[in-house]
Amino acid sequence: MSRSPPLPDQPTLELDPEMTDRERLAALREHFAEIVDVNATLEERLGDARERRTNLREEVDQLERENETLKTTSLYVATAEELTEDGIVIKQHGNNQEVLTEVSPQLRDEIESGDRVAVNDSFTVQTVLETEKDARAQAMEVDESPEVTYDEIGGLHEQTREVREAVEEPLENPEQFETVGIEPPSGVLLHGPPGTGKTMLAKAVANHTDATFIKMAGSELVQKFIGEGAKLVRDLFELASQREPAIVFIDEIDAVASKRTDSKTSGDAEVQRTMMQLLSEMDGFEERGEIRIMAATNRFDMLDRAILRPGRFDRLIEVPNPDEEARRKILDIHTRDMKIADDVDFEDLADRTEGKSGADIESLTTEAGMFAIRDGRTEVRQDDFADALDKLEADDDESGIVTKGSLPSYAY
Ligand SMILES: Nc1ncnc2c1ncn2[C@@H]1O[C@H](COP(=O)(O)OP(=O)(O)OP(=O)(O)O)[C@@H](O)[C@H]1O
Repeated sequence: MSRSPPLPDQPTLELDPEMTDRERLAALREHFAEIVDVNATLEERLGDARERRTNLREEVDQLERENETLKTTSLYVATAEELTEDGIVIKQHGNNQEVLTEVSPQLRDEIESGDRVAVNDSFTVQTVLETEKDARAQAMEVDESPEVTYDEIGGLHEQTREVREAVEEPLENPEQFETVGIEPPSGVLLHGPPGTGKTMLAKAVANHTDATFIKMAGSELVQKFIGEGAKLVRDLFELASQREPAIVFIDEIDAVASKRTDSKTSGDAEVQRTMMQLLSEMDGFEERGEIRIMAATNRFDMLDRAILRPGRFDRLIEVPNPDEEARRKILDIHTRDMKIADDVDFEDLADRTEGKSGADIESLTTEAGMFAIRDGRTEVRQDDFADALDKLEADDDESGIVTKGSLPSYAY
């Protein structure tokens, strides 16, 4: 910054007592002119200083904004591989790039090799993350032998047949596909309204084939750190290959595989990366042996069609709300262990629960039991079911749930 020139000297006035009046007047006029000059120079300088202050203020504002942006920019997740005298060797999740990087002395004391860390664009370690086991445990549910059996599923006969054919057969009789010379379906996508038995179907097939059931919720895959979702997908498939035969079940797959939106936020980019990882795991699937992949969604209309291509989720099975006969069966299944009074008319209840899901019917039976308990009884009567039905309807109205044919066919 250039230095400002020195301020002009203050004009001085010297009046000689010998001066005539005319000379005095001339000297005063000259002095006045000098003062006006100095004043003009000072005002000009003040104007410059004010302008400089405004510019500096703008510069400060701009720097503050940049600082804020830097603070909120997404960080990348990496594993600290080795602590050396020159810094820390980290391996970035997502691209597996190894980098020797810096870390502040305070953070360095906290890091042990193997820890997960978050790094910025220049790979400087910003923070140490919680242990990976927690993130994995939170996101994945592993069940060595789920207890659900096919006969606990009401209705869904055609869907059960299709799932068995697409998932069970390739696990149990892979040679029959080889003999015929066809590839079994890569992935099975169950789509339909919430609570219709999609998860049950996947669990039942895992039970029947003695496969480990590994469930991951799509919403858990959408992590806040860059590279984390993709890493969880890799972990999911790695875990499955350690536990084969295994059924990988990705619930709410729409969370990671929605149609591309126009917004370009870093969150969207991260979801895209996670989906790409999922697609690449599925594309390299032939070598995987005894792992079958299933997914579920209640937003089929939102799915990115890329995940439905051959070799990916290429078997689509719709799981709708139960029809009357299925509702009757679901009522039977969920009242098996209850003491039911003679006056209970299941035909009537099946008729009155049109538009309800299997999960709704399960709640209905539990609620009816609660009404009986409140009344000091152990036997459940028709009135209890009627009260439970009223309560469910009221709850639905409160939560704004729309039932029975009032939604467009693609949205559940
Ligand atoms: N067809 C059915 N037969 C028997 N019970 C059912 C049926 N459908 C749902 N249920 C009951 O509802 C519960 C929830 O079902 P499930 O989790 O399989 O639904 P979902 O379709 O996977 O739901 P979401 O889309 O919300 O994940 C089940 O544990 C079961 O008790």
